[in-house]
Amino acid sequence: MTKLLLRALAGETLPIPPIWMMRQAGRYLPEYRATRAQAGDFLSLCYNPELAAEVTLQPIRRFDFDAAILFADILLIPQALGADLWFVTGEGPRLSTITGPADLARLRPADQIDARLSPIYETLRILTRELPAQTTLIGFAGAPWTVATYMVAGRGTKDQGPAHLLKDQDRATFSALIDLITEATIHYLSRQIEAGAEVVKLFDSWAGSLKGQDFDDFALAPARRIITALKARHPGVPVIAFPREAGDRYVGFGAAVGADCVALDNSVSADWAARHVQPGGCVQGNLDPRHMVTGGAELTAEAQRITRTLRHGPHIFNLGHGITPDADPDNVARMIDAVRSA
Ligand SMILES: Cc1c2[nH]c(c1CCC(=O)O)Cc1[nH]c(c(CCC(=O)O)c1C)Cc1[nH]c(c(CCC(=O)O)c1C)Cc1[nH]c(c(C)c1CCC(=O)O)C2
Repeated sequence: MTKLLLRALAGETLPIPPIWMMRQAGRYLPEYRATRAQAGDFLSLCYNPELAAEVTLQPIRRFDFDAAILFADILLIPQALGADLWFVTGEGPRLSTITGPADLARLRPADQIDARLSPIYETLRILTRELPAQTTLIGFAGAPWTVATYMVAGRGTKDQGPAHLLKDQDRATFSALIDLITEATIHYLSRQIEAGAEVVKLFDSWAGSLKGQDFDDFALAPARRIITALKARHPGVPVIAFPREAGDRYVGFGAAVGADCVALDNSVSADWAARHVQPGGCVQGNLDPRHMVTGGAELTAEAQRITRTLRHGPHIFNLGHGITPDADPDNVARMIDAVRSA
């Protein structure tokens, strides 16, 4: 009996879609907040295999999702490459910046990241033992463009301005940075698969700010390179690609990069995706995460509308982006009931 999530990823149309949620282990759960306090801070939690496995399991125990996603962060790769990384409470991540070739030269080679990342592989090994038999284990990394936007700016930005500037003014340095992250990501995801990840997901949260040729060069090409390398080393391990806010570039994206599933944000409509994206393969998404805060009849109606619209092809139910800290856990249970009874 193959796991439900793996069946959808293999292209099967199922009567009830498998369900999981981006950021399902997070601050909206009191048990997460307690474990995070025990760890001290967010990064200490990421690098503590026992506690990271514990928070990964919390939403599985509470909601019986079809998949568990490794608890870690996309910014651990920059740190493993030698960037400084810290989190400012209430503001988000801060990193040392990459402004030119000298900063790039100070980073470590892509194959030397394991010194820092080995606890992440240990978290996966613990999870392979502790997850219920029907739950699929998902590993992940940030896509090179999204990771580069944080490495260049040293923080999250609204318009990814600093990364665009480096890309446009010093293409050689910017491309070398993208290549380094691409190589590190291939290595990192390969190790995650060896440690027990059954599926991997590439988060390109800022893909939507790349237009035209830049989208081809910095969203599409690196994803294709990563997925091609992973498929050569680990045939049969499915990959989910998330080019968030790619708009009409969602069309054909899965085939172009070799992904088994494309994750939809909530700015595209399920109806449009059913007609233009799902014919190319499995889709995941796309409930607006604000429904996890507001709940009510609107949540039920939206979850059921998405489920019904995408039920004629392979579909994994998910949010269009991460659940937010102000979400009500009861709304998660309501969402699951709505999807399973749609
Ligand atoms: C851009 C990005 C990051 N991290 C991630 C992305 C891409 C997806 C997206 O667009 O959301 C991805 C991510 N971050 C986290 C995961 C774990 C798996 C999951 O539950 O989905 C994953 C897959 C945990 C996390 N990563 C972070 C938290 C909150 C940390 C805390 O406990 O304070 C969690 C649960 C911190 C983080 N990490 C990052 C930011 C901007 C922040 C701060 C935001 C905030 O403070 O709300 C970088």
